[in-house]
Amino acid sequence: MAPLIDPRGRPLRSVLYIPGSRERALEKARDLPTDAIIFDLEDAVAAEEKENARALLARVLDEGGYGGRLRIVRINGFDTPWGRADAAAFANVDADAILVPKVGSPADLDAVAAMVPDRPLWAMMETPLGVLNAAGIAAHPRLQGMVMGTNDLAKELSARVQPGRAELMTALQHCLLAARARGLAIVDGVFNAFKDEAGLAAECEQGRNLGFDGKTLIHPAQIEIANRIFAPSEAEIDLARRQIAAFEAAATAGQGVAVVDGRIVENLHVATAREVLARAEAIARDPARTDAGGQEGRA
Ligand SMILES: CC(C)(COP(=O)(O)OP(=O)(O)OC[C@H]1O[C@@H](n2cnc3c(N)ncnc32)[C@H](O)[C@@H]1OP(=O)(O)O)[C@@H](O)C(=O)NCCC(=O)NCCSC(=O)C[C@H](O)C(=O)O
Ligand SMILES: [Mg+2]
Repeated sequence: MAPLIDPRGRPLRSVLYIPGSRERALEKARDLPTDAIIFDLEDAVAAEEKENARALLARVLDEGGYGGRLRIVRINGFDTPWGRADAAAFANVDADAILVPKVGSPADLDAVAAMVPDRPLWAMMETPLGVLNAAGIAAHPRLQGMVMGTNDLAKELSARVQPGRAELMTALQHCLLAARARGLAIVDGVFNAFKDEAGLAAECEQGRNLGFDGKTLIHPAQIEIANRIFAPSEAEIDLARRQIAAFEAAATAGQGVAVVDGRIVENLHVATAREVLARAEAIARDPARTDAGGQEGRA
């Protein structure tokens, strides 16, 4: 079954990367309507800034103020000079998950899991080996979600990605299959041209149609578009309510199938309709404003 809301019942429509070295952006994010944040120590942080960013991010997370947004820390890889120190530094910091970059196999997750015993892990799916091993990675007992890394993937494939992303479709769908087979969350890659609203909207529509829970973003101006497109529309909510009502009426009359708008409604459609309503309710709880328990105010 597709998560579409994270294991704590929160939506994942918008997942904003923030460079761990940018204090102003880290502060600003406390008031942005993003569903989740990736606090980045990897590619968004220059080598000479890595250690400062690690210390800054630990302090900022300790201060809190991110409400019910899912807080994910992307550490550096263990094949870099910073990865193990990142894992050690964030093993006990108040974050919701650790995101491991360039995961090639479950062994990469084992190495991080051994150093970070109490946090769920997420995996960046962004290398050819990682995509080929997606089923094994998704089966890792500590894994909660996947993030498509479409920039690195395009680089590794030597792909020239065009609008419509046909060049990446095999990888995107392979990872989606792996994530859904294990009931994991999975979010789409970034759209680099952050001033191109129409281009972002088209890619969000495509990602939503494919089945992603949301989109990773690089700039605050992208949040509203992702939030809108990955949320159930009024028409979808209305249809879901009518499907549930029609199916329940049919069941009361001893029938297993109802008809709504000229289409059959069976129990599997009702399950999807209930997910649509659950997602709408999770969005209405507003993770940017409330903590994971639904209480208002800064967490
Ligand atoms: C792309 C940017 C470098 C643009 O930054 P900037 O020039 O500062 O933009 P603006 O002046 O328009 O910013 C306006 C205000 O918004 C704040 N801001 C900007 N970006 C963010 C952000 N990501 N989160 C929070 N706040 C942000 C600015 O501070 C301004 O605020 P104010 O001072 O109040 O006016 C920049 O957006 C940026 O660095 N983005 C993130 C880039 C990043 O994280 N890249 C790595 C992830 S992508 C990736 O690696 C995916 C994967 O691995 C793959 O392989 O695909
Ligand atoms: Mg990457």
